[in-house]
Amino acid sequence: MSAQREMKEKNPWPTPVTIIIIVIGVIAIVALVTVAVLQNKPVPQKYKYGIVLDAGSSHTALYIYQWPAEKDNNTGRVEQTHSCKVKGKGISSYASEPWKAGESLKECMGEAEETVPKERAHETPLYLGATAGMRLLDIVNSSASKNVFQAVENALRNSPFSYQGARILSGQEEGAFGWVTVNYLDDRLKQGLKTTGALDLGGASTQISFISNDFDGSESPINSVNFRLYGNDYNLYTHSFLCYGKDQALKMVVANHTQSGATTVLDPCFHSGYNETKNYSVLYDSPCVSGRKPQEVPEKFDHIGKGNFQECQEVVKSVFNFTSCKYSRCSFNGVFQPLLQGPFGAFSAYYFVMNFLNLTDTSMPLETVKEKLSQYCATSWDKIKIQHPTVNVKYLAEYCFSGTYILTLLTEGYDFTAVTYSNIKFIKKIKGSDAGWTLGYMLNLTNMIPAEAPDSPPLPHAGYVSIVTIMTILLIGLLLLLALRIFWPRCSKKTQIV
Ligand SMILES: Nc1nc2c(ncn2[C@@H]2O[C@H](COP(=O)(O)OP(=O)(O)OP(=O)(O)O)[C@@H](O)[C@H]2O)c(=O)[nH]1
Ligand SMILES: [Ca+2]
Repeated sequence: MSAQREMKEKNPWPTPVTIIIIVIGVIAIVALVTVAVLQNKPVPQKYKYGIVLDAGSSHTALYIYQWPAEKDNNTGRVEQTHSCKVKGKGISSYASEPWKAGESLKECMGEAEETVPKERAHETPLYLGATAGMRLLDIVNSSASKNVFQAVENALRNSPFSYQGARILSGQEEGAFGWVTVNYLDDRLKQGLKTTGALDLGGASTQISFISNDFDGSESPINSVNFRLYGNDYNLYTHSFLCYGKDQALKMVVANHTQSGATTVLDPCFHSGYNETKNYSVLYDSPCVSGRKPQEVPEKFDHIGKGNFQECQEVVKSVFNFTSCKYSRCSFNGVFQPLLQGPFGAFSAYYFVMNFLNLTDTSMPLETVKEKLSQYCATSWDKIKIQHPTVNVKYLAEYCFSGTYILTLLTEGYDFTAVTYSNIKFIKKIKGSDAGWTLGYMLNLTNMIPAEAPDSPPLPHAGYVSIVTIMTILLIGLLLLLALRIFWPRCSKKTQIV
């Protein structure tokens, strides 16, 4: 017993060295876990911003996009944070009083100043892109178009943002950037997935864009756009039909009715009971129809509805020309179109109209869609107005025509069949951002989609920190065991000897 007591006095356990090792080990573990936790704690997000004004034929809209400040090149997703519809008509309607085009933007620009943090404003790019309305104005009166741009530029230069210019997009750009937007928001580009085609129906033009195995660009180079995005090559087919937006198409259809210069026009695409007096000069005021203006016309005509879907379909068909095609296949008006392929997203007026008509469900057989539209067109104007008291009367009067135009454009124009119709999805937004060309346009101009896939570390950050922590704990454990093996045998040996 006395020998044992003597040993304890000589070799108190744990020894100071062991204590030091344990303390250092514990400190190391606590430090590591703290670092891992702090490193992965979400830090308050800082954003960068970009603004695009979509100066469409019917109206202008402002979109504000944001993305995480430290990730602007590849991994961070760009999303829409605010949008503002400019009051009044599109900028092309201010041809005779251009200054008003600049004025019209002020309210939405004010909203942009409230949305983008002040310290970010000077580095926030601001773009304006004009589409078919300005294309048409440029055709008939290029100096008026310049004056409108001048007025718009003056208004935008005075904003606190980094103004990058205002220009007319080509139809090809409009189609291609709409396609980029849809596929970017769906994460199809980064992941190299099969893409979705894009169908955009505006007021003055309409675009179709898709990838088809049948298309390499050689048959019709003007319809071909090549991209290299995230390491994948895309050969996109795209076409924009000027005058085939729904407002200009309606003008063309009514113009076909009024070739005789009659004072009364019976229109199957408007509800029975609809009766409005309209000006011939307003009807024929665009280059889409001006060439067809009859020689002698009275000042006005009575536009009277008849409400007949079948007849409406026939008159709508009359604005498509299927007679000549110099390619292996065409959509209409002699324009090349490869075989339709894959799913499609249809936005802008495709969505507004089909959503109003409750016809966005494309799993519904095409025949049923037509029957429902036929019933809608046959409903009297009085009843329609009572059923939809809050809807803008101009939009309301045109839904029968617009629905018929959409179905005719898709099936007769682009050749969607009863089977392939279900490949179309009518969409407004994708993950909170509006479908349209603006996001694709900004991503392109800010080089936000890299041509090559970004090099990413093999492990995500959290995984890396966890593995380093676990390995260090294991190493410290091993060290402790080693220390015990060094000191413990000596103690036990001494105990046994004594
Ligand atoms: N029913 C309905 N129609 C709308 C709405 N907003 C726009 N439209 C109409 O839908 C059509 C297309 O609208 P947009 O896509 O904004 O067309 P846009 O961009 O002005 O015209 P483009 O320059 O040809 O692209 C036009 O006839 C508009 O008058 C809406 O909220 N409801
Ligand atoms: Ca548009």
